[in-house]
Amino acid sequence: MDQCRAKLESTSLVKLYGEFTGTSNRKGRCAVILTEKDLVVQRLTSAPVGRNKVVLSLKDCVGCRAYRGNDSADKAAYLVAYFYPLKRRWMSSKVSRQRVEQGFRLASLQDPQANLEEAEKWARAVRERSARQQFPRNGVLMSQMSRPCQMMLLVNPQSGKGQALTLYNNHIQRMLNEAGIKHTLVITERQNHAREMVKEADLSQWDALVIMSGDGLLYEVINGLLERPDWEEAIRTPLGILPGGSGNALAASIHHYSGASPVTSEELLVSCGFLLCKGLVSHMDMVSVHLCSSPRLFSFLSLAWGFVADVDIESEKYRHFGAVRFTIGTLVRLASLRVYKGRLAYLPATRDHNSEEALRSNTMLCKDRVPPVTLPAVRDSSFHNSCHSNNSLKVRRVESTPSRSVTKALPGPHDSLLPPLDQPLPDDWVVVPEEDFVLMLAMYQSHLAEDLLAAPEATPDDGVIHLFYVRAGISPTALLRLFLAMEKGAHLTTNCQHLVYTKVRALRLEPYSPKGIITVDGEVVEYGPVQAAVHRGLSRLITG
Ligand SMILES: Nc1ncnc2c1ncn2[C@@H]1O[C@H](COP(=O)(O)OP(=O)(O)OP(=O)(O)O)[C@@H](O)[C@H]1O
Repeated sequence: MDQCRAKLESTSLVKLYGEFTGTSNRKGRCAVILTEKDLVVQRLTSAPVGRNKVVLSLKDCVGCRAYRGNDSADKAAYLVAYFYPLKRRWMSSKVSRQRVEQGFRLASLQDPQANLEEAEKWARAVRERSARQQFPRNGVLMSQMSRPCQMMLLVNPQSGKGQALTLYNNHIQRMLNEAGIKHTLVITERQNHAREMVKEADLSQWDALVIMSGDGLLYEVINGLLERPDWEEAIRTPLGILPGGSGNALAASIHHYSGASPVTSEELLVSCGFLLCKGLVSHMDMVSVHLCSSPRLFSFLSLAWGFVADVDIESEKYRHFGAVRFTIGTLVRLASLRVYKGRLAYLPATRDHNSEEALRSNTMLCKDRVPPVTLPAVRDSSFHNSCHSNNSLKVRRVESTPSRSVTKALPGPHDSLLPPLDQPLPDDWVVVPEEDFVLMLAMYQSHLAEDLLAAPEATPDDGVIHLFYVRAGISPTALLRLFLAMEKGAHLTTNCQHLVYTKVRALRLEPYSPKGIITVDGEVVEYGPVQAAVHRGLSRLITG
């Protein structure tokens, strides 16, 4: 055993060393070492070392605590650490986060208080080191929520298959307790309940607002925040999302940004719960949406018209099937594929625009209550990346007056890119030559649903709208092939001549037919002319 200790301590990486017993088996002793990055547990037996050694990465640790047992005659103190490492599922090549609890009994001293102090020293050291394990995203540093923190957790009990509260009880409550995160549970009672609540709330009480539902509840919360007179401060409150709906697009996007391989359902929930506990905060783009007669809206996910919007809304009736509702809806709509007529125009994203926006966002950060975040460098060499090779030759430009402001008097940020909806577009906009479409989809996060990686290049704060449209003439089989490829984000490499993809900063759509469906973040909005513009990094998102 001394040999083992000497071997373990020989490395300068060791921060703490102790010999404890397990919590259930008091005879089984183990050597425990804490390094800057790992907790190493070595069972002290005569068996070969490899088989008795567990190395747990502190990156996977959400919390650690020390406590005294219930038995007052017991002089020992206890130490327990909670990990959610990525593990391969049994008989599967897929990996997902799975809970591992490591508990130890410390009883080397006669004085119970001294044992507790020793256990607390360990718990603090584990927590501090696990908090130091940052996850850089594409070389970007994110800020971390300070502890202790207080979250408002809004749960929509009707979301998805109506299981959100059960999922909260089975997973999230325990995870947040393990991470030492205090939260107040708010169960939403009706539509717009969350919107009204955040509009009136004293936000100084909350370090984060977390939504456990589909994307619709977050849409309400964001719009509630941006309707406040203090919207500029309010929208900087970090927002979190836990998947409780059937689409869960933002939750799937957050999981994707963390670099982990795709998961769905409860595995996605555990992953998002883990990322929430780690509490890394990055910026998230917001898109302002102007409709004919409704007030301006804010969107964090998507704007859809045509096939995608129809499937989203028509598949509501299959809600009890969960995420499969979109597959059923897609097949039903494919059987009666429609053409949607309208005029689409956009302001292309350019490298210059992006750099300008990055500068503006960085300046804005100086006022933040979270520490500064470095925005990503512009990575793309070309922002106009059409899948249809002739597209750039066919675009025509509109002759018009220069851009005029549209929203100075409204709460929320000023829309400098958009003229009033009934006014002509500025001449740096591009009008799409086609007027017959099967779908138009504007995305600002990577996922359209748990299993649809619609915009593989998207990041939460890239400052661009990823615009897709499919021209009329595509066969139902080819469209189905596109959606199947989208499950892996491979639709852009299918060489489909009807699909066009381009990065834009603003867009305008004028549907010609008198009736139809337009969705914003999966919610139906007023049908008719619509225009939208991106506001880079306006909000804060707890991500990974
Ligand atoms: N208790 C409630 N009863 C009915 N509706 C509610 C309740 N709480 C919230 N809502 C409303 O339900 C709507 C749908 O919520 P959300 O999109 O979050 O879940 P979902 O529709 O189940 O998700 P998905 O679109 O992924 O299926 C929101 O507009 C929200 O305002």
